[in-house]
Amino acid sequence: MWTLCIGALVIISITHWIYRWRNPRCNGKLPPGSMGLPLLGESIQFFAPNTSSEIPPFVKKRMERYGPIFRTNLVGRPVVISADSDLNYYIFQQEGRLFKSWYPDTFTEIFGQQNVGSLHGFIYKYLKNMVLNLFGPESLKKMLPEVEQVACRKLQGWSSQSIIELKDASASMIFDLTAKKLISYDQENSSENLRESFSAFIQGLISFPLNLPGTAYHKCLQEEHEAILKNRENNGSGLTWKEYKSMTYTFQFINETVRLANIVPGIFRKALKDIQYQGYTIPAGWAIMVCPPAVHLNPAKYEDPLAFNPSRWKGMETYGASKNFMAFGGGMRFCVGTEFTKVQMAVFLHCLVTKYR
Ligand code: HEM
Repeated sequence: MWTLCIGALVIISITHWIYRWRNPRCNGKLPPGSMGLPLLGESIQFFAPNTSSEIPPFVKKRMERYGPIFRTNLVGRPVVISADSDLNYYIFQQEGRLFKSWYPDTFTEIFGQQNVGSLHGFIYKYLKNMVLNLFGPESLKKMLPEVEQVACRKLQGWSSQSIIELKDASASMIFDLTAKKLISYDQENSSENLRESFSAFIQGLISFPLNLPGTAYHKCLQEEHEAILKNRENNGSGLTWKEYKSMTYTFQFINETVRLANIVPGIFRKALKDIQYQGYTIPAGWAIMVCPPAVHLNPAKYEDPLAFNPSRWKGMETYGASKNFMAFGGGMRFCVGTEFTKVQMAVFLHCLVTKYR
């Protein structure tokens, strides 16, 4: 009899627990979606590798079924995924009030407990100011000749090779440009492991194949950069900040590359309070994943979104974030490396199109 009672109790508890897993408590209406299997949630589907340069299949399928805001469960955490540009914008604007930057433990394990995305308050401000000092406009102006030197040296090295593995080459160039500044890399004393891990990380991010030569845009770029050389006021050979800032086509090219490359698949936040949005409630404590690729590749926002068409940026060069462009995040946590990234890409293109065919 007792065994029967205990068995029934266990079954009731498990059923209740599964019911609660599928229907989490909420003071309102949760966004639509599925919480997946108990414990696992939908983690397996989410992390399934894919080679598509489209909106990640996990997100695309659910957007079609539930709309741009849906709920799921990843690695045991309830998460709302947003492909809605208005909600994304709201989330960025409400940093520290309704939402706060939060990244899963797996992320913190890779980037360390003290990574800037997981820090708040005084230490966050201190670290952010430190990075801003290193990569703000005044430092970048001084850094310009060094970036040009590295880009030209790398290109020269590659030009003597018959085949270049683009991922290796880019990773090694980014390492040389960034590592010394960012992680005090000292070639003499640091282990090769650091270079290897960094390269592996960068290679994982680079996925978008660009076919520059032969495109209509190649010609525009070439003309823009050759004009810079022709109109050069100073006699020195280095690129100046004024020249860098004058590169209209180059910035369109860079924006389009960053829009399509989508190297940041998700930006994470945690709800600090119950959030009401469009009739849905996001419960306090839930994670929210802003999904930039879902906005950048949305045909309602960008015509023929998979086409590499830099001229779509004509007259609307974005230097910051906008509702439809969030490759570098937005709001208070907007990427402090944005300008540094653009400097690297612009200078690299400058060396490439003025020195090589
Ligand atoms: C193509 C290259 C890059 C992309 C796409 C990118 C993207 C992003 C994004 C989306 C965020 C926002 C994260 C969030 O809101 O949680 C961010 C933040 C950040 N990025 Fe970048 N980034 C790039 C390069 C860099 C570089 C080169 C640096 C270093 C100089 C850098 C430093 C930072 C820092 C320190 C933050 C944190 C800012 C904060 O929390 O206030 N990024 N980045």
